[in-house]
Amino acid sequence: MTVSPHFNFKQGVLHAEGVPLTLLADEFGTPLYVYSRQALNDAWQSYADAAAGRNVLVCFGMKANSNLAVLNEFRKLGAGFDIVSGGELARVMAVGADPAKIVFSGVGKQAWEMRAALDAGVKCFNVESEPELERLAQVAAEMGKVAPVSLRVNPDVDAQTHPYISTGLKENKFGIAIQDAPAVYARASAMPSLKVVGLDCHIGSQITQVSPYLDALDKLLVLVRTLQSQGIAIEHLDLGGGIGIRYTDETLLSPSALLNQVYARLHQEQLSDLQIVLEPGRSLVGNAGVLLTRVEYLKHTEARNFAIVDAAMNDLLRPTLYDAWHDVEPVQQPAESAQAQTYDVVGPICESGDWLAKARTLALKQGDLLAIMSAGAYAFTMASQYNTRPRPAEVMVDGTAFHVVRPREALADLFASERTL
Ligand SMILES: Cc1ncc(COP(=O)(O)O)c(C=O)c1O
Ligand SMILES: N[C@@H](CCCC[NH3+])C(=O)O
Repeated sequence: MTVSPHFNFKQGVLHAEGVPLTLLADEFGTPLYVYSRQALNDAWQSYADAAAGRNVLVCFGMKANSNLAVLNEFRKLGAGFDIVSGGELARVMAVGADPAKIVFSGVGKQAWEMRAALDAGVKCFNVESEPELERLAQVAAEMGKVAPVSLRVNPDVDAQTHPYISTGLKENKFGIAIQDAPAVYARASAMPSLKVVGLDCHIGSQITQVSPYLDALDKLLVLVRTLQSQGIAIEHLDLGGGIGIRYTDETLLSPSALLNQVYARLHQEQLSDLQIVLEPGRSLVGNAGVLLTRVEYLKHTEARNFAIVDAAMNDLLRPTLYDAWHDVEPVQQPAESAQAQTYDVVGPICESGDWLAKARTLALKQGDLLAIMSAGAYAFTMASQYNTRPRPAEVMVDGTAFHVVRPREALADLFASERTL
């Protein structure tokens, strides 16, 4: 058993659905991202089941994985999208997303991004500050349009997750302090080029308990009542993303557990006719992907054993950035007689922070293939070309078939647009 039900051992070889990962490594080389189409569908289904019979719009937080094949899969399943840039807007529009299901988040929206989103006709802008509200009002007025607006409030709740991915505390840069929101809503509703449509928050990522969501919801519901008393009606309540996945042995919060509790509160408050918007990213894609890498060298020093692999922090930044844990599975199970040792799995980049896993017990030899698990979210999307390393290819497995959904970057492409003086 691995952390992902769609990546399993068959006759001692790790498979993505029906395809041996050894085959994909031979065919496309390493490092290589491999996604399971079924995993995307199953993750979506858990949200669809939770939403059934309720007025819920699920907008995929596409920063987690923005490959067009992934976006198109979710579009066909009925997803909306949570975007944070003009670039993400261009990507989702390229797969034919319905703009009426797109919410635009982010603390630093530029005027050109606002114009593009107004042209597209997005469902709403999640506005995160008063200066942003003023800019949006001006841009919309210049275009002769009315911009649909939600304020992203910062409810000051502890999401009980890694500090770098917690976003709903008052010291975070995100959102408008909840106590300031009534005044900002009053301003927004007085601006003729804006239309207040919703209320938004997003408290953090990799959340495994329901209580932080409910703490935030309680504060939002008080605010909804205050707004009603100001004569400001909202159509939807956006609770953001944040549901965690299993990287190792986490107990998980399911979309249905979350929505059941949310609706219990909404019913109590007689607010269950509000549309609920969710912005899940990681929980839709995180365990739908692995990063395949090959052991280049085994290096034994006085202090450590290193497995130097061909993937690096430029391909998967999460360990370096957050000290994140990703399981490491040998793609071919070693012989029982093989001697296991404790290894740090590191990349070839000239940074001590270039590591993928630390102190793992593995029986390794040069040339072995490893799968870095749970690499479907914030993995390829955070990859760079540091050290002039081409970003890996991405392959989507579908049963026993597989498709390259992004080829490996060619070396020449990495500097093709640069000019010497
Ligand atoms: C505004 C917003 N919405 C949605 C998401 C998606 O979050 P997650 O991947 O934790 O579901 C994020 C990232 O944390 C975000 O910043
Ligand atoms: N990139 C982060 C999560 C941040 C989410 C973006 N708001 C991660 O890999 O866990």
